[in-house]
Amino acid sequence: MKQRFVMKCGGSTLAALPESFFGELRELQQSGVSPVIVHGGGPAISETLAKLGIETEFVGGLRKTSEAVLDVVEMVLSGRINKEIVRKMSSCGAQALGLSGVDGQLITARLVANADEIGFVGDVTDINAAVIEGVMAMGYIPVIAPVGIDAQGQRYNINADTAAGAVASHLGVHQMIVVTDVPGIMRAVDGVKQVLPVVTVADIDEMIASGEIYGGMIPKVRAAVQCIQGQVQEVVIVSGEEPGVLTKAVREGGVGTRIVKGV
Ligand SMILES: Nc1ncnc2c1ncn2[C@@H]1O[C@H](COP(=O)(O)OP(=O)(O)O)[C@@H](O)[C@H]1O
Ligand SMILES: CC(=O)N[C@@H](CCC(=O)OP(=O)(O)O)C(=O)O
Repeated sequence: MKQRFVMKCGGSTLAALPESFFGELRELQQSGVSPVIVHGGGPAISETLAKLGIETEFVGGLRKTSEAVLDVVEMVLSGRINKEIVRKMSSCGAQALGLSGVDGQLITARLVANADEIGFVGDVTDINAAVIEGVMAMGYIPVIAPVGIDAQGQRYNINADTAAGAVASHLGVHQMIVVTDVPGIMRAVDGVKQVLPVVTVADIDEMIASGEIYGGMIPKVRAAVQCIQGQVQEVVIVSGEEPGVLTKAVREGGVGTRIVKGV
């Protein structure tokens, strides 16, 4: 079987991704490696909400999502950001096809347990892997916006790290690569911040408890822990601005932070 991996591209880094990043995707695709992309867009959503005068707030790393916020989330993620990524990939010669979790019921979801507090935020209940595999079989890289849907047609705002982890689990890929604005999970050693090359599930619990992992890194490591309970062997957190980072993560290793079950 062809080598496949899931890549989550964070909103924090999308605007800063160099052209070479999209060129790497083309090269990987041409060499027979099949990426599946799930993207975020948190900063762009916040910016549009601010322009429209709609208040936004995060509770435990998740955006409080009213009906009005949900409209903006869908517009920004499935519209602007999804098409921006597809366009950049196409102009670098990669074949990409954009979808949201609504298309083909690709991501089905239900309300999170604390919906009373945070509104239309979803937990993933299922992934329609057949749609993703069909898109790949046609020779396209699927580019997925993390908006979910349920049987009644209700939409949900899903954190992009959570959605990517669920896609990785359901496809049974070996590796998930999380592309963000920092070169990995960092920890201060003698007052100097260093990237940790390998982190285990036990380390993660400790680092969250001590406050060394906080904010937007929390949904990433939680999604990582969830998917490496199954077939996914490793989750690698890398910076999108580092030249050659994707090829290194897929082919050589030795880049960013690898999250593994145990050592
Ligand atoms: N231990 C840590 N190492 C590195 N970054 C961390 C750590 N803990 C928290 N962070 C924060 O996580 C951020 C990345 O998450 P986020 O801003 O949500 O990015 P994205 O949009 O890519 O999902 C970093 O910019 C950093 O501020
Ligand atoms: C529920 C929730 O918080 N959804 C996120 C979805 C986008 C996202 O996760 O984007 P990043 O990967 O750039 O953070 C949001 O509304 O911002």
